[in-house]
Amino acid sequence: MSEAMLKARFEGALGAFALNAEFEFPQNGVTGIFGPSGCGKTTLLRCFAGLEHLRNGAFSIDGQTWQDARRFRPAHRREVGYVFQHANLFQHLTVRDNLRFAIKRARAENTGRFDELTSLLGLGDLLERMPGRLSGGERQRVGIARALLSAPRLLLMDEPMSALDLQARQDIFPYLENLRNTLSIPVLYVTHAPEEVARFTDHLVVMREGKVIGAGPTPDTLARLDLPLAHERRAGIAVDARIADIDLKWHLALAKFDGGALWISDAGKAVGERVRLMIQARDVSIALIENPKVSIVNRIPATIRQISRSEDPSVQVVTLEMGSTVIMARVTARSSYLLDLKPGMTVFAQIKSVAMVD
Ligand SMILES: Nc1ncnc2c1ncn2[C@@H]1O[C@H](COP(=O)(O)OP(=O)(O)OP(=O)(O)O)[C@@H](O)[C@H]1O
Repeated sequence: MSEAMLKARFEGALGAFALNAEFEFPQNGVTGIFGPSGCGKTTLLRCFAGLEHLRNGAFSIDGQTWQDARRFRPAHRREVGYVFQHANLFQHLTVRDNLRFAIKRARAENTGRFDELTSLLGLGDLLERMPGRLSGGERQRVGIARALLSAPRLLLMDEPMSALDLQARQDIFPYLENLRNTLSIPVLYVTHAPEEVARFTDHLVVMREGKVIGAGPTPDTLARLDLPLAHERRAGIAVDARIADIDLKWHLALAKFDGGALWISDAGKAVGERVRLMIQARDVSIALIENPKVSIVNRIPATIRQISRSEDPSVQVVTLEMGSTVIMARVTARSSYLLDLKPGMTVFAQIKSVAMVD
């Protein structure tokens, strides 16, 4: 990820709702906008798109000022790609013609990207289809390609997966991950699904009641116990690793990350290949000693960083440092008391399950 950061500020009232959002996000990479329903995520995207005009706002991109104290560039003059929950494709046009239409409206000659984007999003076999004959996931992929073919400077995605069923979401993820590794424009991705945050975003902005309550690189922000995400039942952290060894006999692969290594199911990745792993807090338990007499293969030395009560009084969330990597564990408050867990203690993280997500 590039270090270049963009700055945004949007403050003001829309009827009874007050937005107070100021944050930075990377010029390259996917920034998640996370928060409960009604906290202002869509309103924030609309401010970027120029569809809302709050008096007190500032945003510039690629040397163009879209808003400041004096200027406000109208929506039709902002090169923004917008992906919604439902892709509203032209029903009377084939997929190919829907995409051609977007190219015509592009700021730059963009035909060269047609083949690249249709292949990245797996649309090759769908080009002659009418939208009515696409599945929900296919329609969303077309919607994403259409947004990108307009050659935007900024891509806004407003819960693009929320209308899809679980299977369609699983199916579309690899395409999104492909895109993330290829795109060179900033993406703002609204979601309230913690696993989408962990899997897909590099940077994260957390909102509550119109305010930004935390922002930063995703792994750091997910592990902040003062923010609500770490306390979700499905809380988890993505860890970037590399395959270091394969155990053919037991069909396992060793994935090394900064601070340790994990045995995962051998999914055919070669030694040296990069993988992204997802470790959910509820799959991690804590032991004071290394215990070889358990079925859990992954037992990694770690230092307790922080311990926090959860909304559920029987549960505590513990952050564990392994080198520069931080993961979380959900343990019962009783175990935490009986083991006398304290920040700074060296323990063993017992990781029951690791999913390879990329
Ligand atoms: N133009 C407007 N005038 C008055 N109130 C508005 C306007 N636009 C949005 N709101 C209000 O602002 C609040 C935030 O809405 P917004 O759609 O941004 O939330 P959200 O976080 O995207 O929610 P969800 O996750 O349910 O989509 C809501 O209470 C909404 O009614």
